[in-house]
Amino acid sequence: MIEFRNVSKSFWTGKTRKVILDQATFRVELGRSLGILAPNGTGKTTIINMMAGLEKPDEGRIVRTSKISFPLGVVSGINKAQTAQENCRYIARLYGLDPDHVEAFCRYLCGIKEYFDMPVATFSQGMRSRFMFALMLSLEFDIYLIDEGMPSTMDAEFNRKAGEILHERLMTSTVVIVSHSSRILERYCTSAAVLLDGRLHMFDTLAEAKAMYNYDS
Ligand SMILES: Nc1ncnc2c1ncn2[C@@H]1O[C@H](COP(=O)(O)OP(=O)(O)OP(=O)(O)O)[C@@H](O)[C@H]1O
Repeated sequence: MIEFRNVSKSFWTGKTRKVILDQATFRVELGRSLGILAPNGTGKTTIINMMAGLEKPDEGRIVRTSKISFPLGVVSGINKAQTAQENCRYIARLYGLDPDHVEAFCRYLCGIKEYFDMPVATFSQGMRSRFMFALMLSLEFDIYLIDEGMPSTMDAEFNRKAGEILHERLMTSTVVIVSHSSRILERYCTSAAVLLDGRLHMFDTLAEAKAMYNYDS
């Protein structure tokens, strides 16, 4: 479970205060995947980072009682001078998992061939995001945090394999996806919210959230 209790967050831009959340209180329950719809630039990444513990609220508390992933797309914790193989074995050990299993899983899923044994610094943007997504899926969290859906890659084979595994994970885990578009949420989320002007409006169904989002944005 992730719970936001009266959480406020804003940034000072030098001219104005950009409000991301204003006294927000909500919960992500295990077994209820949540999709948050928000226009671009309104705070999707900031909210996901707060859920992951990478960013602190200005006020309020965030309570986590489950194993929560790092956000998809975040490369922190990865040593770019080391290979994908070295990185995933190191991270497997940090999480108390079998390094052989994690390595085999990532190698199969990300499909970057010989680059898997080369330093991460030599990867293209797409390779890096595929590697991070594969690594995230190999670690088996209770709640997966996904910023803007699947990695933007032209590699249909990767999307098919990763999508199948992600779908399978949803049987036993929970996902939080933030996106400006409802398409990805339709596939994975059982509840939805809309972020507008620092307020998070929670709904039981995606249809209700879409109705508000399409009306206001
Ligand atoms: N450290 C910071 N200092 C000042 N402003 C910031 C900071 N971090 C984020 N912002 C601003 O806060 C707003 C929300 O940023 P955030 O990246 O969370 O939005 P987003 O919805 O994920 O954006 P996008 O859709 O463009 O990826 C943006 O206007 C951004 O410029």
